[in-house]
Amino acid sequence: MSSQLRTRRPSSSRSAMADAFSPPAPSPLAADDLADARLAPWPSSPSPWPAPSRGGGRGARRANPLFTILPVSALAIGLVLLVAVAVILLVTRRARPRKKKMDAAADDDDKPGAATTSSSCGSNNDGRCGGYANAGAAGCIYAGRLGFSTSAPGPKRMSRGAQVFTYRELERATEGFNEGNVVGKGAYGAVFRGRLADGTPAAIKRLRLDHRRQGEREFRIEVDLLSRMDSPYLVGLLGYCADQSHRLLVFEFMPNGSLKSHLHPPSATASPPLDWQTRLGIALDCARALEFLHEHTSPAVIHRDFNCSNVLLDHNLRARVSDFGMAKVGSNKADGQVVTRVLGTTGYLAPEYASTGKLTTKSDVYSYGVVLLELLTGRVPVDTQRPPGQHVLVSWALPRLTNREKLVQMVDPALKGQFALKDLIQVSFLLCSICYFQQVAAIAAMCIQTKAEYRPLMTDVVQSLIPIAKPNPGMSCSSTPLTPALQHVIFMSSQCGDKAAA
Ligand SMILES: Nc1ncnc2c1ncn2[C@@H]1O[C@H](COP(=O)(O)OP(=O)(O)OP(=O)(O)O)[C@@H](O)[C@H]1O
Repeated sequence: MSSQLRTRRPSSSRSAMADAFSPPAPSPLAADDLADARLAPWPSSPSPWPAPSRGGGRGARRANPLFTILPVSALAIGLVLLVAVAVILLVTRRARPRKKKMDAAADDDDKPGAATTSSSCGSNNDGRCGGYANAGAAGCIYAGRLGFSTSAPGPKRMSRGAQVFTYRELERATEGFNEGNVVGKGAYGAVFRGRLADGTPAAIKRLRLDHRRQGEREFRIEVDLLSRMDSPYLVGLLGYCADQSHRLLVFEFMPNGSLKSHLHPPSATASPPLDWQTRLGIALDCARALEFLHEHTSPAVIHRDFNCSNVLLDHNLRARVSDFGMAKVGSNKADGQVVTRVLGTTGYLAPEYASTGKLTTKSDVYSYGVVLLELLTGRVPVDTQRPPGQHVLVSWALPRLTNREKLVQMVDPALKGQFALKDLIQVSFLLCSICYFQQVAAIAAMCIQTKAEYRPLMTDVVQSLIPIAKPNPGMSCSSTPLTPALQHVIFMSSQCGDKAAA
């Protein structure tokens, strides 16, 4: 796909670039200046060197030996320096092709589906990997504003590049922003399904003009960040339009919509509930997205609005994180914090951020814990329709997460119906699933700790989820509902947690 995309620059910027790279024109010298230069005698300073004796006659004085030693030693030093420079050049030239090869290998590892367990990009071992995009290649109009390092750890991938679109082009792509093509609505405008001129499906987000000030800010941040970051766990920015007063963002189209629409569908007629294995895959993808932002970028990026409506699902129900309009570039130190306005979504805000505005990567870890709870329980973060004591998911869940019996009652009712007890393999599958519930619950409990310093790093979360999320080919899951059997096995598996803990 990357090869299909072009980076277009406005012609004015192209000419500005040309100006920047062309050598400065020599300032014209006046004819008088030239004449003066010719006529002016070279300043005659008293020379330290004796005047050469013509003919070397008898009358010539004997040459001082110092005058021979000095030039010879200067010549020798010069030669040594020259040899040293040549050696350095030779070594760096030899080293370069090796580095290129390594980069190429990393690119191969990046290809989705590549059968590799290379951990050249940190904890990523499923073939999806990322790095910073080349800001220049990305064609970002705001390049340089955030002071990003483009040499972040991890392999570099060729940027897909953010294309610049005209309003007309996007109008055509969405059939005139036809209401029938609206796939969702956010705080700052609607998102349309569209098809670009080259046939690429896209999600086109049109910012509403009545939200110009905040919208413009978010637009700039999103273009700035997404043009530079390239990770398979983030929704890719295909381009943008800043045509007169229009502000539009063009994203990769995610055909399965948001995680929110699956976990909390507006109506019962929506798609079938996500199964446990898919939920684990989504949890791992999201953990990797945040790990990428926090630990593979420099300085670290804090998403600041991680929630289940900003997790989008592709055709395989693999997750990618979107919506970077509120993101903050923070410190990459573990205790690095930014004091900022409190923005975000109710129910997902870390307590220290909500009360003091102190934002760290650990604020995202808290929000991640809330999403994990939603995957586990199927509940929304705040639900005033529930009985007293159950309104806020975190306060209701926290004491239950480490209690095996209560945990069983917490599991999303939509999940219980998915397990069947047909044969022994299924029993062991069930037992494993219950172990996994407990392990995921333990991770969630760590992430939603009130004290930020007790929350884990996203790298730790990724490492804990990898063995759980790995699908086991020997186990299968039937769609026959058998809730009493599940309850029975849950009871039988009371020792499972102890084994897992050991
Ligand atoms: N890249 C995409 N592919 C497919 N659908 C998308 C894409 N981006 C957004 N959507 C859909 O549009 C909806 C609105 O997205 P948007 O990012 O504007 O708002 P939000 O994240 O839901 O809310 P807010 O912006 O208020 O936080 C999403 O919930 C999703 O269903």
